[in-house]
Amino acid sequence: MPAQVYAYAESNDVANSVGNYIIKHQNAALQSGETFKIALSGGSLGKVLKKALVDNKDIAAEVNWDKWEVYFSDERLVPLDHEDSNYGLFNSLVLKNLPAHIVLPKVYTIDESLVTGKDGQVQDVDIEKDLEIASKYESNLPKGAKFDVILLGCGPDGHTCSLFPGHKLLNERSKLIAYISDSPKPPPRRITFTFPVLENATTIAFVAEGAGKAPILKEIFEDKHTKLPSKLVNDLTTGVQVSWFVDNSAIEGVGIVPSKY
Ligand SMILES: O=C(O)[C@H](O)[C@@H](O)[C@H](O)[C@H](O)COP(=O)(O)O
Repeated sequence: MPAQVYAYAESNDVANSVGNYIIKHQNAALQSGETFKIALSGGSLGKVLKKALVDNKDIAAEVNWDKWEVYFSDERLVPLDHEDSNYGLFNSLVLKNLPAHIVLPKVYTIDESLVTGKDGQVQDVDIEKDLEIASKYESNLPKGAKFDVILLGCGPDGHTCSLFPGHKLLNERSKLIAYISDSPKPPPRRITFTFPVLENATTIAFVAEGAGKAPILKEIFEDKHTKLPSKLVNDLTTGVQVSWFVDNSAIEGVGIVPSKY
């Protein structure tokens, strides 16, 4: 199933469209099950989610936060309130801005005590503990590692989650959550979803904005042979529906025909 691209002139429209997409899949998930299982990424996605799910009051009114189970498609091994934490970003931009009466979602974070130690201080690097963080996160994944929605970013090098071009983790098949200690994008120590989790999702959506993304989107959408991680997601053959929400500048000069969501 080819990836669908939805493009807008304004950043607000990208965010609103992402919000409507999330609500549609939330409602579908809650029709057949009790919870909505969504995975988030870091980077600029935090701001998009704030605009969509907090600032847009029409969309905000439709979010069943108490039924959400939130995971992170990748996470940096830093304390949860650290500026590099993907949870920290979601917490400060979205969760902390929800009205007081809202019942908060169940959010699955890394086990912070393995990063900071019992005294709350950041520990020296300990590979055993890092691997334990990854395996604990894996043990908390939904049954069958099945997500209703996985929201992804696409880095300027074509990485997604913490799956980087040419990295051996692109071939990881035995672990659902992998540990990476040599991330080319700082910070170096992270955990990440692997391809088996992405393949199993019901839907995946990328959000990419700004002219800086155009060269890599050109390669992803025009070069049939590229092995960039984001292109490998587009090419999944497991029935997962892949969408891209972009602004016009991100696809300037890219040979694709976008739609409106
Ligand atoms: O933890 C991470 O590093 C992110 O999850 C990462 O995969 C991000 O999604 C892309 O780098 C795109 O980031 P931008 O949207 O900020 O360009």
